[in-house]
Amino acid sequence: MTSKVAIEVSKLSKSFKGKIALKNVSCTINDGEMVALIGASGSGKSTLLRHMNGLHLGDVGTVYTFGTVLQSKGKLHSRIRILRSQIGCIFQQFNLVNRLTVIENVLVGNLAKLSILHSILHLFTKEEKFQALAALERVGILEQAYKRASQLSGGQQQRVAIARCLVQGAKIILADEPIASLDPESARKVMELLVQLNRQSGITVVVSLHQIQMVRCYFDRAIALRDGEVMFDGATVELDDKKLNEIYGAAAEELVMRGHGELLV
Ligand SMILES: Nc1ncnc2c1ncn2[C@@H]1O[C@H](COP(=O)(O)OP(=O)(O)OP(=O)(O)O)[C@@H](O)[C@H]1O
Repeated sequence: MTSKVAIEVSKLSKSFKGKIALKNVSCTINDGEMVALIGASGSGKSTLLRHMNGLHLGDVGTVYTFGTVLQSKGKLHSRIRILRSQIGCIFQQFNLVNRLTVIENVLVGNLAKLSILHSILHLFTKEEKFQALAALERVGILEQAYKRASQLSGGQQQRVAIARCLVQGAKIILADEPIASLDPESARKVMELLVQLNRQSGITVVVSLHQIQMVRCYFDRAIALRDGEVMFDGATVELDDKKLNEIYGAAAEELVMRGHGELLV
């Protein structure tokens, strides 16, 4: 059986005001894979994730989603909304609408501002509300459904973001440092939830992370960027000290000097 490719990035380059953020990046993520994206601060992880759903446009290169061109040479696919509906995004800052309830945030989804208006006007169908509640149950916070988003802890808010991806019907989840603002216990729960969705529902998951111990614990494969270039793409078991020093360079020493050496073990 040949595995489908969920995301293909081909020879992608991007500069911001003349400063290179991505340089000739190519990588392939198979359908159903769970991949960590690592690298020092400023290495290009967020930029790459944002190209994978067309939030950023490359200067050169192509990004495919399930074999369809999502963007090429700086142009988005004409039906980008349809392609994007397959891709759920989770960010470090929870990106919820604080004044809305948890269930409304799930119903609003990642994409349409229009839906906020629908939500305010309570225009959701019973079926949609049922789906949202089922998603909240799946991520373990059903009892929070009618609280305001602002009343939830960081870990719970990240679960709402994941529930939103589920309701959206995402086949791919792109998570940009989803655990960076969480305490270790909440971080562990969010990572375990992502693993569960990957294993049980076959959702393709790409997560940018700084915590190497988390990468080793939850991922078989990692892609590492350094100064916008792919420095490593392989099994996480191969990420030994030498490789990590190559990937993080001076940043590795800096982390140790600042007393955050645990991030690299
Ligand atoms: N919108 C933007 N405008 C200008 N420069 C940008 C923009 N987005 C990213 N960059 C630059 O592109 C480079 C890569 O940034 P990016 O945020 O992708 O790195 P990162 O690996 O995600 O970093 P971090 O781990 O700190 O989030 C950096 O030099 C950054 O300053």
